[in-house]
Amino acid sequence: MVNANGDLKKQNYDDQLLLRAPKTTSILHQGSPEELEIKGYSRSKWKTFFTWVGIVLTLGILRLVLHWWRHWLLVATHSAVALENAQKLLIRQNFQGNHTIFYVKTVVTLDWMHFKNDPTVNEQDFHISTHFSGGVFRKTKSIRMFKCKQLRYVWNDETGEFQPLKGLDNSVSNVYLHKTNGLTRSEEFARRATYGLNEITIPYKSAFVLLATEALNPFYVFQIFSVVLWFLYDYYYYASVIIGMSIFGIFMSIRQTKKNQDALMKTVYSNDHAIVLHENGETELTETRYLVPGDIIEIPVHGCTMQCDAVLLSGNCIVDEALLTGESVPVTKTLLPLKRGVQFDMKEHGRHVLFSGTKVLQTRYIGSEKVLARVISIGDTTAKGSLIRSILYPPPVDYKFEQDSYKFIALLAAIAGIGFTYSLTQKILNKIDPIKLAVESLDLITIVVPPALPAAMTVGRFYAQKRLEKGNIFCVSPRSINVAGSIDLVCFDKTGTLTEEGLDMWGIVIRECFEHPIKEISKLPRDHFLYAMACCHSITVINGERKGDPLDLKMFEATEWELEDVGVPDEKMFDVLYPVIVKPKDSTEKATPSTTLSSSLDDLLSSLPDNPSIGIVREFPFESSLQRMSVITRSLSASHFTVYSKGSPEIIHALSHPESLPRDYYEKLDIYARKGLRVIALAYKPLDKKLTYAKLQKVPRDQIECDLTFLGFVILENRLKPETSEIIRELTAANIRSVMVTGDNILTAVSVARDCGILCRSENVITVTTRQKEIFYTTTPSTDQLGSFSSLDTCLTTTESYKGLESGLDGAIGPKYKFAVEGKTWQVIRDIYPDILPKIVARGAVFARMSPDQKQELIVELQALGHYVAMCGDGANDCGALKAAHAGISLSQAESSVASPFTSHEPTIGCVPKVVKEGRCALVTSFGIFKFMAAYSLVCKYIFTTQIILILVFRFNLYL
Ligand SMILES: Nc1ncnc2c1ncn2[C@@H]1O[C@H](COP(=O)(O)OP(=O)(O)OP(=O)(O)O)[C@@H](O)[C@H]1O
Repeated sequence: MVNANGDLKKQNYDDQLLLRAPKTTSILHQGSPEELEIKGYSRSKWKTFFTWVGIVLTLGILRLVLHWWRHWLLVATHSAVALENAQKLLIRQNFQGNHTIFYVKTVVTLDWMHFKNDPTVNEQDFHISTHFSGGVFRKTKSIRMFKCKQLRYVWNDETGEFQPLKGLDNSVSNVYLHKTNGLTRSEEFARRATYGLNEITIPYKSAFVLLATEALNPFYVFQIFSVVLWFLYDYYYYASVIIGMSIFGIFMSIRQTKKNQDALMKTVYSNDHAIVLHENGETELTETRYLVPGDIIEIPVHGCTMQCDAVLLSGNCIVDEALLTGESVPVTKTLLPLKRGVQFDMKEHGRHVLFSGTKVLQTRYIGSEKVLARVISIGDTTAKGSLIRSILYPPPVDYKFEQDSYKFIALLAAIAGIGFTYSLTQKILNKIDPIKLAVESLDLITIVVPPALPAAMTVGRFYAQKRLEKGNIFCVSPRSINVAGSIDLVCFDKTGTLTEEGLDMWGIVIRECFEHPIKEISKLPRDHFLYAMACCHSITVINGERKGDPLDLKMFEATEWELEDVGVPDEKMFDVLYPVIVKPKDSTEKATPSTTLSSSLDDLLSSLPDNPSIGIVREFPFESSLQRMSVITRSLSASHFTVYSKGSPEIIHALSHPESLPRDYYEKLDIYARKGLRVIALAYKPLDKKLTYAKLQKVPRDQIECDLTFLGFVILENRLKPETSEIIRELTAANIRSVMVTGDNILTAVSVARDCGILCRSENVITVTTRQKEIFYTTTPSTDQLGSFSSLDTCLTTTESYKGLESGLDGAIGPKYKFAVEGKTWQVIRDIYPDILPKIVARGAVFARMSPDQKQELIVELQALGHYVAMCGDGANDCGALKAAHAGISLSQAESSVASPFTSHEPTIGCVPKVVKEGRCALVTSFGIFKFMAAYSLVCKYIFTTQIILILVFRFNLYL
């Protein structure tokens, strides 16, 4: 079995193990959409013999039928056996309900020998690790495994089951990962044999294989049979047209499959090198495809494209995750905190992981330290691998239509069968020549069942995809096009999707002068508020240009300070104290004293003269789910470090000292939020003088982000994109409901929803909130009732509160109302009042302060109500929702993004109606073709039925 470190554990057959009854069936991923039911089989000689006798007697027809129902081939030639002895596995997959056969492979793991010319060495043992020379390998152990949907499953002798082979995720502690030494050679080889090469595998079929698979499809085989019959009937023209159509159909289908295959191959193709650190301290430049979980790699100073998921052990990295998330704002990844007793979890520690497919733009290091990362997962188990798998094996959302069409064909076939039997008996009774008899009777079947149906049904999709590409919308999963035609609800992310990506600085409000907003920020005194604005961001300088979150950029620009990113990859700059230094534009002092000794840093800093430059020594990057970011800074002249935090006002309120918070904190916040402004709160905390630089690097985030002193608000304007309202109107006219799901403040969200038409003027909004697990409903009168939204006081006085569930839902609110819900209320409703969740979801228009997971939950709830849901978003926080939706549309400038089936290079929601239209076109074409084919068959059947009636009447008359 594979133990916590990914090694192969020695098998221990104890008494208990021997007593365990061998299983013939097991279920993996029970209850999940990935559920697999596994049955073991081994070849049976006599069954195989009789099956082949049957195949010969039926002139190969039995083999063809068994090719279509392959699990019957397995059952006909194999016997069920215990899983531990099985040569082949029959696997039923939850989604498709279909069966697939998998071969159990036995793989040898290899051990590194320190001597050459071992006579026991088997030649073929070399095949896995041939790129290493100079050593000899010895066969040590064998493992049984199979591959299903690109994942490896390994036999575990202890549990008597196959189990999925994962990387180091959830199986090792953070302390283990921090052990600096790399793997030994023999560990490496053993893991390579188990995990395989670090490659994302795509089941690539050559044009010939595709052609053979397509041609052996029951419909085409049936068509060949029909065409032969028609030729025998001298029915040349019709038969030739059908041949032409079928060749065209097959050609189009192969071309499309090949194109999709190639596009995916291009996305996954990688040929790179990495520097691996071995256990003995040696470094080696090796091809990335030979990396295994547990390897330690060095991240190059000039950046690279990650080919595996690896957790940072030292230094920081600025990465572009656009391929995975669609979001092109650089993200900072920090080193994994060394905390005892903590299990490594990819989701929880995601901000320390460099994911496969992402680009490392910059590395940041202290002194001469190298930026090291430990490989967690490789190949198909990486983040990129799992996205590719979700494209290759999507949940069959349009399955019902296909299923119904097959049912219809089965019905037609049944009717044809009855006709065939009748006509056959009649002709036998009339003593017709047997060949003519066979031809005429079989012809009936070919008339009734439309053979060109499957090819014809994919044509619409193909052209829709082409047209979408012309409109700058790229689709990696063409199946989603048909589903997009059924969309009746679209969820929109707010910031960057409905509103402009960029923001405008509106002003600031500082705690000392909370009543009056300040517009001239550059004139602020050199104090904590200004320092917080200048330091608390994740801006980096890439190719001389400042890059980062638009909010961070706007805030920093407003200070008119300068940023010196001394972490720019340049070997000369290795001896730096701080990765980033900010200073006022007029400052002349030299900001980058040079030393490599961080131990002497404290002495050096305290000896410096008064200097306004501030160094950012540690960063806790922004996380959507935490709604905040923080930095630890030190003014070059100060004797202690200072923390600056910024985030949503609600979060900063919770993390700040109550004495530092103004009494009218929320009143003021509401005033700005109701105007649709984006409000960010700032806070700071001086750290203890005793905290040294070295200690600071290890302090956990929650110990830093607490007991803060509130500083004030930064207020930004976030305007609607010019097209937004028009598109929402267009969707409403098409009976497609629009819903906003955002991470922003609820009042800001409601205001933007009113501006863009998601909430109409005549609609009341009921804000659902919770206090001590009780639900409150607060109505905000419609804009019509208010007169104008500027009269905020009127709004506040006319706002009523309804306590309790019944009064809230059935109170005198009137029929024209919509719900606005916050993330934390959403959580309480899900946990405590799940029965009212459908009501809230059915009438919800604004979902604010939603975490990325909650966005995804909302999509799933909407789908459970029977909606066909599209999600349109632009950021990393929308990824889960984009994947969960029937049609995820990501607004991304990234060349290719596998975050969602559709990627629009135009950054507006104008792509939504385009996708829906093309989806409808594809669907209408499919329906049209289906109706035509069905009508054609029914007309033929009509002739056929009329014939039968005439014959019956004729016979009946004779009888009379
Ligand atoms: N760079 C940042 N630094 C600190 N806080 C931020 C930053 N960006 C956003 N926030 C705060 O965190 C909250 C949640 O952000 P998130 O990115 O999840 O959603 P959003 O950008 O507000 O909206 P949307 O989900 O519509 O894109 C924001 O409303 C804001 O208060």
